[in-house]
Amino acid sequence: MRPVIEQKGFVIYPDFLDRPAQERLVAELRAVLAQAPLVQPVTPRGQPMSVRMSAAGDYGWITDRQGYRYERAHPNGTPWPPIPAQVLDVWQEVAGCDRAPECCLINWYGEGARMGLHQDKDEGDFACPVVSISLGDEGLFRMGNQTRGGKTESVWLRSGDVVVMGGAARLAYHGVDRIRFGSSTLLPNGGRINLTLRVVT
Ligand SMILES: O=C(O)CCC(=O)C(=O)O
Ligand SMILES: [Fe+2]
Repeated sequence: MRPVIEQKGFVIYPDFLDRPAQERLVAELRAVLAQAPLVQPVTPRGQPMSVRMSAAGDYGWITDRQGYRYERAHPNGTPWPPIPAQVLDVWQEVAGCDRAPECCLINWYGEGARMGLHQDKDEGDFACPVVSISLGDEGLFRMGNQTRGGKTESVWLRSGDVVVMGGAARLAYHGVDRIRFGSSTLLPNGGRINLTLRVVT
């Protein structure tokens, strides 16, 4: 059994996916992104996000001037591609939840990209955890509390690491302060991919 780290209710499985599994997953994701290309979202206030996004599954999380929400189709009108089987296997192994994920959000972090502290709270049901898979460059993940403020803890997530945000961590603030661009050789042009799996309805 791999070592498991628990911090502030966030459960971290370092090296959950070995290098060949990471490479297979990147190949699957390329096919997903060919059907559902990455977009640079804007916040409801019109601020462009530094992360580029797409999704797989029954629902994709999107943000634009109309607000944060889940949609059944990509902004270009095509339904989201199915969630790759390998990703569903990770959920099965760590989620401890009898429902299947309905959304696999795909976040792509290029050089300088970050994600501010936020809660994942646009879902209709918080009983299942959010499961996150990191690929490529290292990202400095910050874990906070269920309300804004208070002490936070940070951990560098590396390629192949899986994080489970359940229980008290399900609605805890979290974000990515920065990435170490070029720290991994998984993606030939650098960058970090993070997948988050959620039950939406
Ligand atoms: O990139 C990460 O590790 C976290 C992503 C995240 O929090 C989200 O997509 O809601
Ligand atoms: Fe999040």
